[in-house]
Amino acid sequence: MAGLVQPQLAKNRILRSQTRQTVPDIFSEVDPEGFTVKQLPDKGRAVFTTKTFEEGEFLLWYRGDLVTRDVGERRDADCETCFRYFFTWKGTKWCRDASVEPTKQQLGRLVNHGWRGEVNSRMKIRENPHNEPELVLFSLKKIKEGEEVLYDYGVGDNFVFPSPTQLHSGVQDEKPEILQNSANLPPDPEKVCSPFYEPATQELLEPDGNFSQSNKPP
Ligand SMILES: C[S@@+](CC[C@H](N)C(=O)[O-])C[C@H]1O[C@@H](n2cnc3c(N)ncnc32)[C@H](O)[C@@H]1O
Repeated sequence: MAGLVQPQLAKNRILRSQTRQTVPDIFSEVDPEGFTVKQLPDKGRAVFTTKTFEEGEFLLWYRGDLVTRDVGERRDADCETCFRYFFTWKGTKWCRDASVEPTKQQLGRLVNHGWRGEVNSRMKIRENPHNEPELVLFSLKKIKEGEEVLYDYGVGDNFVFPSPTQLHSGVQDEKPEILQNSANLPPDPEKVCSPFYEPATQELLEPDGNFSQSNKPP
């Protein structure tokens, strides 16, 4: 009937228009406002919201060097960190390597894994103006002020993360800046932690704002 829109279609339309409007330029140097970092006993650093985000809103970029998967794996073999994000895009395997502690606040790399029922965000792939893939985090539902931002790393229900005392932040920059939150001290660079696992499925955010499913990794 004219004028009636199926609820799911309407929801998708809202999500598309929101993501089109709200993803700022990936090359802007700073993270958007609305987040802070806290140190948790069981997870190490964690990203919390300082304002409410609606469903489908852009949250953060996962910034890092773009390298091929082979290079990422070689780097992990040399010095394993938990900041290498492996993914498949247009049939090629890539890695965003965020191992170097940034001098500016870049919170996408600090978002922790959410277990079933906790997940409130999702990492998507978006092509930047240089035709490279960017990892962009979106809210999956309304996230109230003060909640931890969490997405599914794709590690499975039985995965056990190493304790935070084993966290390794990766290669340190020459002048690492202590981020604003006093609890946000960088982890001990001498320690190691698990690699970053590739989620089983990945959604691509096309330039027109539509989502499509990427190739699943073998
Ligand atoms: C990309 S880092 C996230 C930021 C990290 N918490 C930090 O302090 O730098 C991924 C690492 O955080 C820890 N982590 C993430 N999610 C976790 C969870 N749900 N429970 C326990 N540890 C978690 C694990 O050590 C994992 O290897």
